[in-house]
Amino acid sequence: MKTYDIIVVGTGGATIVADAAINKGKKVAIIEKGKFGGTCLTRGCIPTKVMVTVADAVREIEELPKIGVKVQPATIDWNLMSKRVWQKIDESKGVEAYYDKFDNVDLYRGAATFVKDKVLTVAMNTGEVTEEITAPIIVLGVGGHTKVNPIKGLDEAGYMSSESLFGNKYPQKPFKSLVVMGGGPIGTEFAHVFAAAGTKVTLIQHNVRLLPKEDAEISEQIYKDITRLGIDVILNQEPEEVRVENGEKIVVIRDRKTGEIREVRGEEILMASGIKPATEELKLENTSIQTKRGGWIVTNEFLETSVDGVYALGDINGEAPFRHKANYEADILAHNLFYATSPQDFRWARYDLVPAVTFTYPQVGHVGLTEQEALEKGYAVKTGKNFYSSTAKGFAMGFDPGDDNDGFVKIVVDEKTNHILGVHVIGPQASILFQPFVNLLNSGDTPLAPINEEIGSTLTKQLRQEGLVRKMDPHSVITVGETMSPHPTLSEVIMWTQVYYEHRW
Ligand SMILES: Cc1cc2nc3c(=O)[nH]c(=O)nc-3n(C[C@H](O)[C@H](O)[C@H](O)COP(=O)(O)OP(=O)(O)OC[C@H]3O[C@@H](n4cnc5c(N)ncnc54)[C@H](O)[C@@H]3O)c2cc1C
Ligand SMILES: NC(=O)c1ccc[n+]([C@@H]2O[C@H](COP(=O)([O-])OP(=O)(O)OC[C@H]3O[C@@H](n4cnc5c(N)ncnc54)[C@H](O)[C@@H]3O)[C@@H](O)[C@H]2O)c1
Repeated sequence: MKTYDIIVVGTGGATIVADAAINKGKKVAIIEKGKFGGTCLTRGCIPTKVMVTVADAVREIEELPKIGVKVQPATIDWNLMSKRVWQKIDESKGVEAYYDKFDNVDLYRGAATFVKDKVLTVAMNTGEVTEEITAPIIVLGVGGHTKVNPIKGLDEAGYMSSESLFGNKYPQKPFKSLVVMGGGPIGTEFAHVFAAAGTKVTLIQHNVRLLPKEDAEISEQIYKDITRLGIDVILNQEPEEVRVENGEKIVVIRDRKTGEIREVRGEEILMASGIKPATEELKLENTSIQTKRGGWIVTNEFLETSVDGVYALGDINGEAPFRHKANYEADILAHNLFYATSPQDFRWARYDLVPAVTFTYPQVGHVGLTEQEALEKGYAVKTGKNFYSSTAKGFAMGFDPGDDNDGFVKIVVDEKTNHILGVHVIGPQASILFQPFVNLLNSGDTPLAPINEEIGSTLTKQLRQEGLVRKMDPHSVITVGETMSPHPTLSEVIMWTQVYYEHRW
């Protein structure tokens, strides 16, 4: 059996831990079955935002006559945009080449499988299976992929997911018509992109709301905004059947309240119906790694799993599935494993202040609790709402009071203490507008708060007993560096202390 100091499975956020280990001269195994760089680079955040930025520009130009700019209709140069999409996806090759050059790194291009708790083999993409490998530290950052529940006729009709859209089904030109199944971030972002490209988009949502993880008032507004773009949104639907007729895909849907049956049609179907854990090949059943509902791996505040020395970060632990959250966790783990001066200097994860942005049109972003969540937690809730139109800049941008598309910020406060519980924004640049609140809420003395307390090494139990407090000094560049900015946003440019932070060791 071959032994490493550390094995890292998956090359998304987990590469931050690999980088730290490489830097410390450790013997590292990196295992990746797909494209190096993970979902965000190769089929997620980055290629979608190259497209969304183009779609945003088209829509922004359409708003300009209202404030006195004469414009010609803007259209998307699909070929140029696609070239830029693939330029980013192809950076994956550079990531692979980068890790290939280290003497202390073995790259395994294949799928990792557990034989038992700390022992893996790799089914190499070339066909052979490796000898067993082990390490005292194993980091699982295997992510997730599109969850498609069975629908009669769907497989026969064929469909796209974000994986195949950024793979062998990448469209050479915009579709004439598209049925998007799912009204979460993926569905609403792609609906915006294709609608701006001239595609007739029908969005079918299972839930009664679009973006149901957002505050209810944000969902209500985004429904108005998205339908204003000419996207046909049908809420609260159960897909019953898919069939092909004269080359068109027909989706039969049933209203979950009234039972009404309707048919919608499109040249193609995009399944954007959520994600599931990418644990198929790992064979967790050969280990005592605990999973929770949906198959996600249970982790604690130190990213430990129920097996000592095995850590899990990013989408796979079922906490907020964002790349900045994966990076945040990986950074914590890299610090604790390789750079902390003592266990008292350890960092731990918290998930109550993860910023979230959906890059549809307009942008939607939040940090903290929705009004409903705050009420359910028993707070005496007070809310405040301010519209873009009520500010001078908002007026200058063309928002008038009462406009159907007027953006707003909604703040959720604990009336007893005046503490901010949540901030929600919908409108232009929402992705960066709430960043001050993310930083504010992350500063101050932060006591260790156990997560999934049943999981914990001896050291973790000891640290929990000691009651660690991390001092998040609001003046410190370290605090800025330890606070998340949503990815990919211009906040990442302005939070420049991150550069200092990354080189702090
Ligand atoms: C279309 C789309 C748009 C998105 N947009 C955004 C956005 O704008 N902002 C944002 O923050 N998030 C966005 N996300 C979510 C974001 O991509 C994920 O949260 C993030 O990539 C998760 O990172 P990760 O490190 O957990 O895993 P991943 O980046 O998914 O990496 C996991 C890697 O593990 C590999 N792997 C899996 N199993 C094995 C195995 N057994 N052996 C070896 N390798 C294995 C996979 O091939 C993959 O490369 C988007 C996602 C999608 C699909
Ligand atoms: N900007 C971002 O940060 C960003 C962008 C894209 C994705 N992501 C992350 O990736 C993950 C996956 O995104 P997502 O939008 O697929 O997931 P999601 O779970 O947030 O939304 C999926 C939606 O599809 C609906 N749905 C489920 N099955 C359906 C069906 N058969 N027909 C119609 N509707 C159906 C659900 O009601 C749900 O609202 C998310 O958790 C998200 O956080 C983030």
